[in-house]
Amino acid sequence: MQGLITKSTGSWYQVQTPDGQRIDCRIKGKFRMKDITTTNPVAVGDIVDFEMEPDSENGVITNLHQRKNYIIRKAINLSKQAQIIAANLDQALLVVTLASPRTSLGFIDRFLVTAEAYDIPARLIFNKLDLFSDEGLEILADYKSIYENIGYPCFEVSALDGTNIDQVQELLKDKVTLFSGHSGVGKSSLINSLLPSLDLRTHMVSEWSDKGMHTTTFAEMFELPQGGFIIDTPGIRELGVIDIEKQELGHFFPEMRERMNECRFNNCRHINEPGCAVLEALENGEIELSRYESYLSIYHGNDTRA
Ligand SMILES: Nc1nc2c(ncn2[C@@H]2O[C@H](COP(=O)(O)OP(=O)(O)OP(=O)(O)O)[C@@H](O)[C@H]2O)c(=O)[nH]1
Ligand SMILES: [Zn+2]
Repeated sequence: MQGLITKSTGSWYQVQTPDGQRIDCRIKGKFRMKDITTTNPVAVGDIVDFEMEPDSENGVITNLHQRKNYIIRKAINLSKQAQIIAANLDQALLVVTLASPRTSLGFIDRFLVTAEAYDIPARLIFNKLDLFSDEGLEILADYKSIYENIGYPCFEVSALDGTNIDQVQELLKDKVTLFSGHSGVGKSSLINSLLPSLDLRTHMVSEWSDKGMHTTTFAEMFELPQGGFIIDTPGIRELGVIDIEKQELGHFFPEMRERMNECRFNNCRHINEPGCAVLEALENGEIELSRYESYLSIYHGNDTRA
């Protein structure tokens, strides 16, 4: 039988079948990936084959289907060990705000670079619309145009009064979506408004403390009433920047990617080279200065900017 992993504790996995049954499964054998060693062989979002154990309500995972993408977290101090957090994501949403606390453009750009590197389409949700002054609305319009012009859809919502929540519901329908965001942007409020029947925090804590293993939860997917799943994993709220070769960084900025073939040198770093198409576009105003600054900041390894 085939199913989708909807919950992972590291030793047990909840597998959901196409007809909605949920079966606790363990793993038999080893599933190896080519490039990295992982501490967990499968993760939420994985499609697996499983068999029922004899005389049991539990199953055994026997095969892992090819992933279209996955996100990992590196184990600290163990350079090659990594934990797979989630697989087969259709999209990654970053919840941001321009009011208490304002999300910086640098933070947004790091998230977008990471999503590009993971090959996950990214979208931006500007929350707390109800708090914006006229000046705030102007800044919002500027931000939206920066990101929409380079292909990232933007939404403006209020989790508090429900403005445009229907647009987000439409966006999530039948998709597996990762939610990220700085603490305080209203991510939990937004998710709770999308899952009206469930209080996320209460749900997670009570469900896991029953089994006495809430500290070992890796990740969980929540099914949406209209179809689709959301992943909200405590440790990956910001989808931190992964290791990217400097030479590759420009590929993860869509507006640079589409121009870099026109640079005079094919190993152009787009910093001070003559005949650089990226610098030319920057001077013409076709590339936003804030985006280019983020490129330089990541290029030079200034990881401090939040
Ligand atoms: N005015 C306004 N306040 C909001 C909105 N959404 C969330 N808030 C408030 O912002 C604060 C943070 O909301 P949370 O949903 O806890 O934010 P979070 O991003 O999940 O933050 P952590 O729980 O720290 O990760 C709370 O006081 C919410 O009531 C909104 O649309 N408008
Ligand atoms: Zn260049």
